[in-house]
Amino acid sequence: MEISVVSLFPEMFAAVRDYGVTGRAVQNGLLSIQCCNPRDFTTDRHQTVDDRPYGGGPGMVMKTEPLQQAIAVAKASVAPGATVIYLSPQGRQLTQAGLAELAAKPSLVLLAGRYEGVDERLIDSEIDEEWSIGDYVLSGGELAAMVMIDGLSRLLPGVLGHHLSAEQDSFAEGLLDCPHYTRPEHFRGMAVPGVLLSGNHEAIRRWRLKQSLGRTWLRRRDLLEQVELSDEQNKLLAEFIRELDD
Ligand SMILES: CN1CCN(c2ccccc2CNc2ccc(C(N)=O)cn2)CC1
Repeated sequence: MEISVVSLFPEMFAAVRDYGVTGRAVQNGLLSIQCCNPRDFTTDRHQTVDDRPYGGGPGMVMKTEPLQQAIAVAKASVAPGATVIYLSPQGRQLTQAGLAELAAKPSLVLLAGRYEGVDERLIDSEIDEEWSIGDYVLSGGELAAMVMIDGLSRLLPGVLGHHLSAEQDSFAEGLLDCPHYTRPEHFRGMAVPGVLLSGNHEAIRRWRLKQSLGRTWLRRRDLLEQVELSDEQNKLLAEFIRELDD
């Protein structure tokens, strides 16, 4: 997938381009991340990228001229037909399902806002989709853009090895993850659940599914209400709840 980011702080994107799963995806040519800085399209001596808001009030708005040129260059640097996305608190809430939709697109342009945001007329004329990573305010859209890049890149074919893709199961099914354990077998007086040492892979699968269901029931009842449970899942959840009283 090709991604082009419009941002005043392009260096920030080293965090996804140069590290971990996303960094490997870039190295393997499964993902490309380019940056376009509106400051490069300023013509004044001070390279002004912000402008005063009509109607007055605190803060500044991103200057429209450099921004629209940066967006045009960003669109031209990825495959035609890119979806232009604006990260903002006013956007559609990003979820795992939303990431799956985004991962299916051939190319994206991500606009990372700074100051108090962007002229509404630029949004109306340039932005295809507005997305929010959650109900909180950040000082800029860059971290939100990187959250989106990280989340969708894990869903690109070939990015996660087969052993990691299994880890997606519970999240893909809309459940919370099960507990994880590794050496030492005894740690601060606590042992590892016996089933995980049994080598019985079917029992281990069921235990992990039961834990995912139980944790989701305990911690995120709202998620559970969105999931259609199978007979096996309903049985395991009932067992988990019964065992709570033990
Ligand atoms: C002090 N102002 C800074 C700029 N901001 C703003 C306003 C409009 C667009 C982008 C931003 C960048 N901030 C973001 C971006 C995304 C999210 C999210 N939830 O996805 C949260 N915050 C408004 C507030």
